[in-house]
Amino acid sequence: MTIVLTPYWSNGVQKLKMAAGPPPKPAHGLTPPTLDEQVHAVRCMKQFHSKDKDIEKYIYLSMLKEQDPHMFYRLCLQHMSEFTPIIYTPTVGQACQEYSHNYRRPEGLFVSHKDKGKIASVLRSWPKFDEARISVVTDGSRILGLGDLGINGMPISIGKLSLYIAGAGIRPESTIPITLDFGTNTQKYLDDPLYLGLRHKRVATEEMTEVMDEFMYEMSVAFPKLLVQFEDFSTDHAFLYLERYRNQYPVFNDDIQGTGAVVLSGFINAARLSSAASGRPLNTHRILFFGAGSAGVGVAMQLMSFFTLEGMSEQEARERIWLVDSQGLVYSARGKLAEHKDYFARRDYAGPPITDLLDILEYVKPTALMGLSTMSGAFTRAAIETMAALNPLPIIFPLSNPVKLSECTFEDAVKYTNGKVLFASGSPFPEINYQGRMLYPGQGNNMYIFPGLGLGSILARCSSVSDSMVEASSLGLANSLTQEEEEAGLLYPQIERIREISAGISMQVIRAAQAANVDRHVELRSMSDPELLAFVNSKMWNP
Ligand SMILES: NC(=O)C1=CN([C@@H]2O[C@H](COP(=O)(O)OP(=O)(O)OC[C@H]3O[C@@H](n4cnc5c(N)ncnc54)[C@H](O)[C@@H]3O)[C@@H](O)[C@H]2O)C=CC1
Ligand SMILES: CC(=O)C(=O)O
Ligand SMILES: [Mg+2]
Repeated sequence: MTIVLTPYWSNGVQKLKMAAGPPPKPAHGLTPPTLDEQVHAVRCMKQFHSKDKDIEKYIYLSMLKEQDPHMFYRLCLQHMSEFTPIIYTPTVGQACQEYSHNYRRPEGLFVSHKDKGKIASVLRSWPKFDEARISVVTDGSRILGLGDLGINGMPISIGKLSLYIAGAGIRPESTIPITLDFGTNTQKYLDDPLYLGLRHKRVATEEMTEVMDEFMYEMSVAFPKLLVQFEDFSTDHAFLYLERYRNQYPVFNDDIQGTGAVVLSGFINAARLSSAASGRPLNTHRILFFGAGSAGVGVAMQLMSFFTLEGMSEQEARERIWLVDSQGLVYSARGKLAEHKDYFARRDYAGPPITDLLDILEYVKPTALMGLSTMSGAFTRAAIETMAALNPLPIIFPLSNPVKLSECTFEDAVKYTNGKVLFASGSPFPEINYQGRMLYPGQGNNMYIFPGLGLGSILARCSSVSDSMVEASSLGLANSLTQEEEEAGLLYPQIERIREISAGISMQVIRAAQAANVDRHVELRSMSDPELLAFVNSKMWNP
């Protein structure tokens, strides 16, 4: 039997109320006599820095979030670039892998296939269900690039929701992290006596889909104002469930759509710089995707709008894109392909398989190389040098997470292109002083998109999330760079400005929802842009 764990604060509604307003003052005598908020923030940072290992920092911050959410989110906003690698990628990956060992208390909702027929009652266990607005739902089957982690995927849902709260001011009590347990195919976990999930292989897709149908329906009944973000489902199920539910419920897939939007945004800024250096028009870019899973194909689909916005037809846009999977270049004469790859399969090549990346680079001559393969180091020195030989300012985006799976490091990209590279990675890399010039890596991670996309969708009370809303989030991000950031050669804005960026993205998303007629908060339609922006800002929760 699956037990639904009671969230740690369920019998302490006090804590939920605290999140909605200023924290109540403890009675006299219950705190030390000179406890001062400002000084306490310094104390918390000192405790944070005293931890040697990143996983210990993660555990410390989890504890701080539980005990003093206002302080946690305040520090999060003040130290965004220092905290995100801990509460998010890469450290959250380790937190997932070690979840069953480091587990201390329930922080989310667990639903398993064994709950079939009674999912409604499981959802009713959530203590504040009239408050629920956003849920990040994972089945743990492809956590970052780390594979099938089963129920250990819970920290990814928690981490994404912490970024919603910090980055877009979603109220903490409106968030529900959910992990669906369909088993795991990872033997190591099945053999681990401490593993917290169901101890069997994953159930078949047919059974999973029956449970998913019930789950999605009961979610919409229990939480009528809820937006669902699917996270880290294996590629087959990621596409299957996005298509199955996207016209029925407000739902989006972060790995397909959020990643697509963030990479389109960085690519727009990179392509301008690259074209300025080469003199080649924007509509001649050639993009090679190394990795053709949910993320690779999701980004490829979204990048088509770069070309259609340049006035090209869908067919012409598709021809600017090449996919590579574990069997090499994806082309239709290769044989039967998975449905999600088929659309981009090349029809203009019918020779023998081309499997070596260097051969593929020579054949395609890309201006941009995107890595979404989970293949650590796949962009070798020779591959990077080839990109530099083909382009005066190549675009190289190794986007796989966490850091250890990145297709190349920022340092290698800089070194092997003599500092002439437009770079963004999925996980953060440090900046580099190259021959006296500071070079800054971009972080092409959906964390720039989902907070604003989610807030806009919630405020518009959208009935579904349209492609145009996702595209609006991307264009909103691309246009958010300050002059100073542009002059520094950044492709993405500084993460410290996430609140301001999310507000701007939210506004664009609401406008797109209105144009697509999926908004149910129709009073927002009559607002001017400055009024709408002020409305969005007024809705953000502040620690
Ligand atoms: N930067 C970001 O915001 C995001 C990054 N990602 C990352 O993207 C990666 C991939 O995610 P999914 O597409 O869901 O995974 P996936 O496992 O479905 O896809 C991986 C793809 O890489 C290909 N591949 C594997 N080995 C290869 C090899 N040796 N040569 C060429 N291709 C190879 C596979 O054939 C497959 O097409 C993960 O590391 C994930 O963390 C995912 C979402 C967002
Ligand atoms: C960032 C993210 O969503 C992933 O790597 O799966
Ligand atoms: Mg993901």
